[in-house]
Amino acid sequence: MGGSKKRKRNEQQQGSNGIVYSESPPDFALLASLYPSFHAFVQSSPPHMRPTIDWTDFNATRELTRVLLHHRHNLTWWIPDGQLCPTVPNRCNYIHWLQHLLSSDIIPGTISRDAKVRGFDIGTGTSCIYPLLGASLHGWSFVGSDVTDVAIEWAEKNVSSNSHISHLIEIRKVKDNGNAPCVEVEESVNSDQTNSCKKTDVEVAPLPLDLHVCENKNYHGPPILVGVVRDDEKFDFCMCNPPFFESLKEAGLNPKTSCGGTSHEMVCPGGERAFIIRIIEDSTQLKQHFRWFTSMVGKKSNLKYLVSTLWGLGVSIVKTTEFVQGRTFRWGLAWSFLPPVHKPSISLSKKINTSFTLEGLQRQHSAINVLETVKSHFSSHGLSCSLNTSSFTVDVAISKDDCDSISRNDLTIVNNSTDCQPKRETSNESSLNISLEKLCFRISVFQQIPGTLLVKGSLQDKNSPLSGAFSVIFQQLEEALRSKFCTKSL
Ligand SMILES: C[S@@+](CC[C@H](N)C(=O)[O-])C[C@H]1O[C@@H](n2cnc3c(N)ncnc32)[C@H](O)[C@@H]1O
Repeated sequence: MGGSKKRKRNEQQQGSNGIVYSESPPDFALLASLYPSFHAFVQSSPPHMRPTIDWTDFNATRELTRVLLHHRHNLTWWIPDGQLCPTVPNRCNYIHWLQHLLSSDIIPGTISRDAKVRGFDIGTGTSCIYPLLGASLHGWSFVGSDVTDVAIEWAEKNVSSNSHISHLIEIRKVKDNGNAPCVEVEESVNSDQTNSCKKTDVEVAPLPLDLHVCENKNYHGPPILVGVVRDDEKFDFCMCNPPFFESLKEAGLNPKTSCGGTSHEMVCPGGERAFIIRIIEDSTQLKQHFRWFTSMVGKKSNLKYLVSTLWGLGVSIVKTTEFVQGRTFRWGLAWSFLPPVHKPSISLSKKINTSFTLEGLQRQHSAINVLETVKSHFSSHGLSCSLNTSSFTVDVAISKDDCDSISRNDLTIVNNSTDCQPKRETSNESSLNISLEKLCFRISVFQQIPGTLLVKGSLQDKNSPLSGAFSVIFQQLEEALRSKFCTKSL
């Protein structure tokens, strides 16, 4: 990874308490010396190796979360056996990214009149981890929703155990409207309730019939935002760690860690894609209630699909990021319907030049072959392009309509911090006399060493209102060239 990209990620993952978990992983030896209850789970390690725990032992991972929350965040916390146990660094990364989004002022400022940040955590779980971290790190207030009794009960307990922030967090029970998910579920109810935090129940009307088709790929569970958010409520953001899996079988596939999790927490018909699509559908009805809609995404293929869906819905901006913690990769997806505030610093994150290499090419595949394929790739989509064999370039010009259809295409992919700003800016007429109605870029091919070609894309006008589509188009080209030239021979 490039230094600047790593720096940027670290900036995004740094909290106001200065903790960057990716650079400063938890010190198990120190924690063991401070917390005898944790000591029992720490495994001795050979000299020069860091002590560790048995990641497949639920009790060990829960105790690690408990002591980390206490030691680094001054939080008192617990969850019952078998519930999803959050890893603190991973959850902090999401909070830090939100902080970065909110402070960037890409879209107009804080919604609440008293300038305090207010968030909505969809599916807060028994752990209530995001509201606890957001309130303790940044003083944000939250509504945390969930559907299960056990989540509501323990989220409330975790809030009331932290009296210094309990006034900032409301736990809201979403009542199922009779459309229970078509998955096997375990019920886990605990009758011992402690209610010193704010609690509200929301009765919701049944959803429109067309959203309830009990088909495997459609979400047909309880309401998520529409019917749960009240008419007079406004939030700076919503966040969500959705049920990732489509089935119990899929959920049981990772034997290397034991973070627990019941079927209610982990499984949703259609998986995370269906769940987030419902959030997206809800967001179109709640445009004015949230500055940012966000969700965690567990599969990169879903991220591509979701971004392309958002493009088709007329959002004003989409942002993505990558959360990396240890060997776990997750993605953050954020969108808004509010018009972006134009700031020159925002456009710096747009890529003007981007490239990839094609390696291990057979002799017969020269730079000219690749260039011709570039030309035919664009021509086959009916796009206007010209090949120059002396400069080894292909110049491409794409109309706004073609950009729109490419953006809606299922093949969409985005880079970190891709900004998609369809908003027109009238004062940015380019000195190159490039039409605002066209996206113009150049593809160049260079031979690096025999068998390796560099393919570079250069956007001609970074201020073009269509420039957000460039990374999508370039990624599609990369996929096409790789599949033609880089297929391994058997
Ligand atoms: C993967 S867990 C996330 C828990 C916690 N936020 C975390 O990050 O560890 C998903 C949670 O969403 C809840 N959930 C499922 N459907 C929901 C809905 N329609 N509204 C609110 N919560 C829901 C589940 O009960 C579960 O607690």
